[in-house]
Amino acid sequence: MGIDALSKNDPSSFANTEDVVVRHAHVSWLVDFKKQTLAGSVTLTLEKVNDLADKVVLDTKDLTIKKVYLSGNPLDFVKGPTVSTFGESLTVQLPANTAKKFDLVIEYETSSKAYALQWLSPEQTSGKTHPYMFSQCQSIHCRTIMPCQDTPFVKFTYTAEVDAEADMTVLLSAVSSGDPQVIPGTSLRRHKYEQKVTIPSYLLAIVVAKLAHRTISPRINIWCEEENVDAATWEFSQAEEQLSFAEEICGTYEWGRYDLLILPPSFGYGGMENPCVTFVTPTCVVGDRTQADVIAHEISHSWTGNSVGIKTFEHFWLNEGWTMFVQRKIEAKLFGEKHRHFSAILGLNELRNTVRDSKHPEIETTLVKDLIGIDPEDVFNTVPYEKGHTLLFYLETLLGGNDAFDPFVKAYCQHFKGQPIDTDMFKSFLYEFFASKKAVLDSVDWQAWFFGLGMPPVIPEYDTTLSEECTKLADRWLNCPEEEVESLSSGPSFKDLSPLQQREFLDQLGLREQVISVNKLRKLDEWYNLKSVRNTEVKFRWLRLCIRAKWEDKIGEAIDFATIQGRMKFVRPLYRSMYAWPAARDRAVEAFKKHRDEYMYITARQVALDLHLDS
Ligand SMILES: CC/C=C\C/C=C\C[C@@H](O)/C=C/C=C/C=C\[C@@H](O)CCCC(=O)O
Ligand SMILES: [Zn+2]
Repeated sequence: MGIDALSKNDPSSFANTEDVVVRHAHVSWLVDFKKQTLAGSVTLTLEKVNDLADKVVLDTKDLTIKKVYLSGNPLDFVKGPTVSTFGESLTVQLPANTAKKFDLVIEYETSSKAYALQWLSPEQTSGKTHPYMFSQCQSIHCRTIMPCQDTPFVKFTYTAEVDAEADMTVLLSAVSSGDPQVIPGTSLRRHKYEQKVTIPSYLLAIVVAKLAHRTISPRINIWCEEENVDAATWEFSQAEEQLSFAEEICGTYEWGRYDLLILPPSFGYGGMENPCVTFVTPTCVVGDRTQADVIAHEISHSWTGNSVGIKTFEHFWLNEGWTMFVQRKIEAKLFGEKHRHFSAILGLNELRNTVRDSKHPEIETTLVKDLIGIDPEDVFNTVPYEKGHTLLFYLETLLGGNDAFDPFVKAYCQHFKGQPIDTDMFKSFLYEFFASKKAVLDSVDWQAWFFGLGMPPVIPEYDTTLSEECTKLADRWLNCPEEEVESLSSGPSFKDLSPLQQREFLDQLGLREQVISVNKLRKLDEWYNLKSVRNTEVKFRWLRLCIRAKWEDKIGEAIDFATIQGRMKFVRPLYRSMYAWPAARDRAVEAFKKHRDEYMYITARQVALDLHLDS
């Protein structure tokens, strides 16, 4: 079967969403840590959007489908062949008299290899006593935990009943319907959840683990293993303030709760905006609160991404560019406009690194993508985030700054609330809102912004107050003759910079044409004890610089850092840099093979591709 068998509305899905759409899903799962499976059923409430619809085509991947029922009657079903990473379609023929709205009950079991799930043994947790399981459905992994229309084109409400061992906590991307109830005659408790706001499948999420929590506001709990919950609570104590600022920017928060769950180190992302419970990497818990921007980011998704959605992942920039934009608006409210600009400068550095290292710029560096036959995971990078943010910032500047643009941000969130949209819809609404400024909007090179390769066509003039010190220091280090390197030990120094400025300084050393010598890096390490730096963002940039400068002594440290945590943003560039350097390649490959099973499936697959191990 070729890719033409995929959905008419989304190249990443098989679902016939032009005929039927899911309005509600009810999941009923038994969590089995021994088998590493979820077993049970999903009841999909479907509505015909085409009266002639005679079948339902769903997305599945590695699922064992046992039975399909309509109104209590079993129906025949056919599973299609595996189509690359998209999985298998599940086609259910509908009887001729099927009502416009109907419930399909599907009994099934997940595979222990379900891409969306990571099952950790007790040894892989901080507590060492209980296993741990968490999900990551974005981008197209919900199909590995339930048959569904695995496309953001469709949004649905959901309810869940999850049975798990009585001493485990179960959280879902929904609101709890009350205390879990012991199931008589078993060692299990049943947990009930309800999500009343419509969501796309990629926002379905679950964690089952031994967790503790701290309450920081009436709507925010911080969830974590007991060992780390206080440190995490301190790190993210500004969450309520950030959420209130987000409401000032975007409108009322509609999801009820906003909990934070700090996961084990293998979690592959900084954060994931699962509704009602944001998932966060523990690599942000560094003791200086400088990575609370990740929380501002995930909070912002409550409007941009989770409420105003996307039709397909080809328009992913609308989720992420907008979310970076709102995130930085929150940062401005917390720390001032100069900080907002500085954060954007740091973002541009990452974009420059991505563009410089891109192997397939024609798909990896455009804002809007054509994902026919392409797994969204394979083109995930900073471009939707930072090129997207740059476009919005540029538009803000062009249209009259904060005062003119802030009302547009709120209107955008309100106008498209609950809807999946595409890039054209965004642009049309922009023209509608700023009808009096049509000539200004016509001066924008939309083609270059949406479909051009590489860096954005225009880079806004950001305020450089906070980066100037870093630029001067980077110049000093790069321009100092090797024989005078000791002179760098006096005068302005690395330790005088804030953690964010340290990032900028290290970025600048890595982005200039001139490669810094190992001799100078050795001095930096010796004088500022960079070996023991706790801030993971600083540590990552430091190690990336050392590997790029080919400092052999640092290979071990880079490998350690890439294996004790699994955040892809840190892990992938380090592995890629080591792979590109023959002296480090074999050790990197060997380390990855040894630790492969400790990463999430998604991470392991991407790193294996980076290391040319899998095709
Ligand atoms: C253009 C690509 C289209 C779609 C890709 C969509 C999802 C990719 C999938 O891998 C999931 C990504 C989840 C990201 C979650 C949070 C990010 O903000 C993390 C950013 C990196 C970090 O801070 O670690
Ligand atoms: Zn995001």
